[in-house]
Amino acid sequence: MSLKSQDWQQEQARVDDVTKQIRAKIRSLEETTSETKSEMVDIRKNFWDDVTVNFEDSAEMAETFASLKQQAEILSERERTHRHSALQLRTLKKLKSSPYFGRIDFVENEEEALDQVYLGIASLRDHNDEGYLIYDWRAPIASLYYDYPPGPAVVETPIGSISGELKLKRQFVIRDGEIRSMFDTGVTIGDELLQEVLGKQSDASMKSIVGTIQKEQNRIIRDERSRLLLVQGAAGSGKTSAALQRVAYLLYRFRGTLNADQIVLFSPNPMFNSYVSTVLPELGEENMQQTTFQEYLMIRIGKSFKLENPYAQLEYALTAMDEPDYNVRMAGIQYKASTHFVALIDQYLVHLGSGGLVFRDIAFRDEIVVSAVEIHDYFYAIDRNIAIPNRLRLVAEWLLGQLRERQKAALKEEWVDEAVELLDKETYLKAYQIVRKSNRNIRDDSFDDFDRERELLGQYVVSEEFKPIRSRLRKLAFVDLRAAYLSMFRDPAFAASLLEGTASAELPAEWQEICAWTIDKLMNRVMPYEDATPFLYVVERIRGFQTNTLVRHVIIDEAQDYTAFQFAYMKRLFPFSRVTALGDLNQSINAHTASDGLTGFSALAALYPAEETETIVLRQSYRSTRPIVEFTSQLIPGGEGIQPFNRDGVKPTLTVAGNTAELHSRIVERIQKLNGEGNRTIAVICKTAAQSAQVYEALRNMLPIRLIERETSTFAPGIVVIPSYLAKGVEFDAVLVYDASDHAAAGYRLERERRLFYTVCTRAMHELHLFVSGSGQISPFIPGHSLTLSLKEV
Ligand SMILES: Nc1ncnc2c1ncn2[C@@H]1O[C@H](COP(=O)(O)OP(=O)(O)OP(=O)(O)O)[C@@H](O)[C@H]1O
Repeated sequence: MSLKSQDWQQEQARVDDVTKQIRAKIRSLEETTSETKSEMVDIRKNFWDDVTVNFEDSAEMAETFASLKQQAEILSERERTHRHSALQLRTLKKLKSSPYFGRIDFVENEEEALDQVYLGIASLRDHNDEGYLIYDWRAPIASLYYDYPPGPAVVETPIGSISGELKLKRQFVIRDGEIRSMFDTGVTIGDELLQEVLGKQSDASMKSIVGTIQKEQNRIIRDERSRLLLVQGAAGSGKTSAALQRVAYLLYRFRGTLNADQIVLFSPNPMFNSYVSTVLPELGEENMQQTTFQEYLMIRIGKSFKLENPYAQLEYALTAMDEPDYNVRMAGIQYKASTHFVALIDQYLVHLGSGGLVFRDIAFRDEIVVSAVEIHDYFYAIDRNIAIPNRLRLVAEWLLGQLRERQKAALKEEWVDEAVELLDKETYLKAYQIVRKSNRNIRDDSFDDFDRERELLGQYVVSEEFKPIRSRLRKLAFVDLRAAYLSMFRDPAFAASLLEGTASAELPAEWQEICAWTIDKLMNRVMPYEDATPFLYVVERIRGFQTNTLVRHVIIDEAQDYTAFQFAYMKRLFPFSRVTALGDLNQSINAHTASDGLTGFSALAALYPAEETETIVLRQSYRSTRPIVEFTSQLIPGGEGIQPFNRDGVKPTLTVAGNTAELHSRIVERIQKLNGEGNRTIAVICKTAAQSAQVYEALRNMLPIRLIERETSTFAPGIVVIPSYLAKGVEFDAVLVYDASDHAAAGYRLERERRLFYTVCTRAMHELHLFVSGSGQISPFIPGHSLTLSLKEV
């Protein structure tokens, strides 16, 4: 028997033994869970039998309460145990099929004994509870597997570093308890295994990569020191994957102190959320909070304004070139995204400290109780060293006092009599209870005495009338926040005067028009996307920042699409949080990055001290085949630095069709072929939503096709038509670029569309097909010489 097959047999014997032990654990756990479950059902069923309920007097009531509490505690304890066991069971069942994916043999320096460590998605102790049959991939020792080739190696543990020698590094593919493949690997983690994983058709949800994490990715996953971890990585280099394994790692490393709901992932859209939501449960962890920045903005200002969606803004940037305001708006978008605008607002806020805040009258039944002018004078009479939000709180106290006086006077007014008479029975009873609760010296017979009843009900009626005003005062609604924001734009010379003597950059040339445009929108209660964050910033600076102090880790994926302004805002929003930002400047699609793609990302780095920041660059691209990466890397400057993973495949093709009808039939033919070859996710990527809708209409009778819109919240296998910007972050087995011409509206011509084109083409895992129809010229981004890459297939 060859050494290899002997090894294989020994390993299979070990797998058999481990799976046997896992099965035994599953059996015993199933027994206990079913016991706990029937106990829970029993408790729920007999809940009221085991509780002594008696409300006769206060002592009995207290006893009833105690008895209820005890019963509820028993139930929730059982529920906790049950939840825990169910989680354990889920993990064990996963381990049963594939208990581990790697093995390392390590000898510590100065020691004889060899540690044989098997790595899987979770730890497993042997039946005597003496040693580990499987180590969790996140355990310190597991780092050796990801970081070193066989030879000298150092492992960092919480108690210090341990040096030694890695004698063996072995990889397995185990399915249903059978070793399917096994290799001993050298420098990088198994090219063979990666080949296999990456060669597969995608199944529309992201997979965990724990078995094949690469060294650079491991640095991202295990970073514990940085306040800001910045990851700049090529398309398909595993940024999102690394981010998600990082969450799993942090939950393991800080278990007991860090919960899944203390981690927030900001992703580009709801569909992306659905795409990545399977990874953590696959690893036996709960999902972190997932949201989008738009969702946050919606919660904060969606009720007061018609808030524009970022994709609508982008659609405008891509299609509205002929509109008269186009250039003004684009200049506004760029300026409002920048830290220059943050600086302008900061200057403006200093100014507001000594004058300029606009207040609203406090009125009661159309009569002014305290006028805006009085509030203004009161506010500006307060010591100016006190911050604006604190001064506003003092004003609110004062106003509440004024309101109390007015409320007292109102008791004797005629309208109160009328209101009391008009009370319906239900309200009357409610009033009675409330008055009784808040007025201890009321006797039961108080309501028998007419005058007394009138007085008490009057108190109720008046208090109810004043309630909304009180609540508005507490929310500081006496400050006109929209006016506060717009005042900056009212007089175009005003902003320039604020910047005088500061080092801030000048205002954009179109400032006057930007001012008029902004006022027009906000006065009509429309909140353009570019104004939403600056507006909220002004609001928060005036009313005091509503920070989220619970969140410990903020992860920002597709970070290149955030503005410098948004990053500055988020830093304030999550003051106690570490930030992991992952992005690719070459995929910046937002309008604000039109002139310099660097704004947001580099501004983020400037927000944190250099010594607390770690930057990791990922150059290797895993998603696409070598021919696709060779093509896409020519689309962008500096693309030669992107290293394709050595996976073969067919070269991208370019099809030029004579007219639209021919184009569609060529696309249908191609999709049918791709489908027949087993590709499970196929996307026809259009530039805009409008174009996607047209193409969908044209193709829907010929193919089982789905249209992805910005509200689409699930990512499913099949054939889809999707606008370019929604395809960000996700991937497809095959991509068909609907219009790769230089057509201004539908194709890719302008320099600022280069990155969008790159983003679109890099979504392809196995096949990429470009189409041009009619008289259209090929997009100038497709390098002439790349046609020699047999791109042309006419
Ligand atoms: N170490 C790895 N092992 C196996 N697969 C990997 C690894 N790293 C990345 N991949 C695969 O490569 C593909 C791209 O990964 P991912 O989406 O995380 O990249 P990305 O950098 O976020 O891409 P983009 O910026 O283009 O959206 C995914 O299919 C992922 O599973």
